[in-house]
Amino acid sequence: MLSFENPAVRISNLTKVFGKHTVLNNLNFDIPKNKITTILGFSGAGKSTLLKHILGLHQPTSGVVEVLGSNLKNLDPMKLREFRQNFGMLFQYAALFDSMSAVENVAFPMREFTKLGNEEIISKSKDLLLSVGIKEVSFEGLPSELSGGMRKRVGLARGLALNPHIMLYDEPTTGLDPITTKMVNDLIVDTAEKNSDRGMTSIIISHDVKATLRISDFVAFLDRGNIVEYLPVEEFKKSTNPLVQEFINL
Ligand SMILES: Nc1ncnc2c1ncn2[C@@H]1O[C@H](COP(=O)(O)OP(=O)(O)OP(=O)(O)O)[C@@H](O)[C@H]1O
Repeated sequence: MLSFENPAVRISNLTKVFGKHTVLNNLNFDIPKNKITTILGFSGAGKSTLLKHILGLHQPTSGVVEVLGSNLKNLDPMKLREFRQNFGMLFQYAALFDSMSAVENVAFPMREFTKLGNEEIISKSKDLLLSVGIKEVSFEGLPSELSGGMRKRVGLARGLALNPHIMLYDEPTTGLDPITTKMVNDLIVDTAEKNSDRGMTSIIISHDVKATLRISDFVAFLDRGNIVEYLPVEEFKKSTNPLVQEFINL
């Protein structure tokens, strides 16, 4: 199994049991800084449960989750809420606030979590929108007036608003048409490159094998709570693990 010095995330002997169901089974898993790592797996493999542990939204049944060197178990709820500002997130449905314009959606985390003045917040929000390819003409548009691809761009700009150390993408392209899917995947790579000088880490949860193999640096395959393969992408492509082979060739 791959291990890294000073990783963004270190998971040690993580087990999660719901009732009688072991959803994560003694996982050991390092996610390196400043790289794109994708966790692939069939539906129900435990990907979302793993992501929730990384965010400190679930407590392990046993084992340790360390993020940026902090053991999440040692953070009280207040500290954990603060700590989550290290994360930016882009979900499947972008989860924008319907009644807020694009620019206000991006401004929201800065209003909530920083002491910046309004002018600076608006100016930063506009810069972020431009950086993800939203043109000025759409700044005041409501989410309902934007295309699916544009909503993703706005969601990403909002995810980046607090300069996260870790950007999490939870099935970012599920349900999108092929052209928008490609656009979002290109945007993930572009965002990783633009934020590379400050060491931003990208973690993606995905079903999309083709995109994963194109955009990731490292790929982990999660099967029924076990990481059965974890390799740099070029080696992952050549994996002889039968489950990985099955998934790649679906
Ligand atoms: N809060 C919970 N209580 C009980 N069981 C849960 C809970 N959360 C998840 N599970 C179970 O854990 C298993 C893994 O679920 P999880 O959502 O992590 O899988 P996944 O790999 O993200 O799947 P998908 O790709 O379909 O989202 C499933 O069998 C699910 O029913």
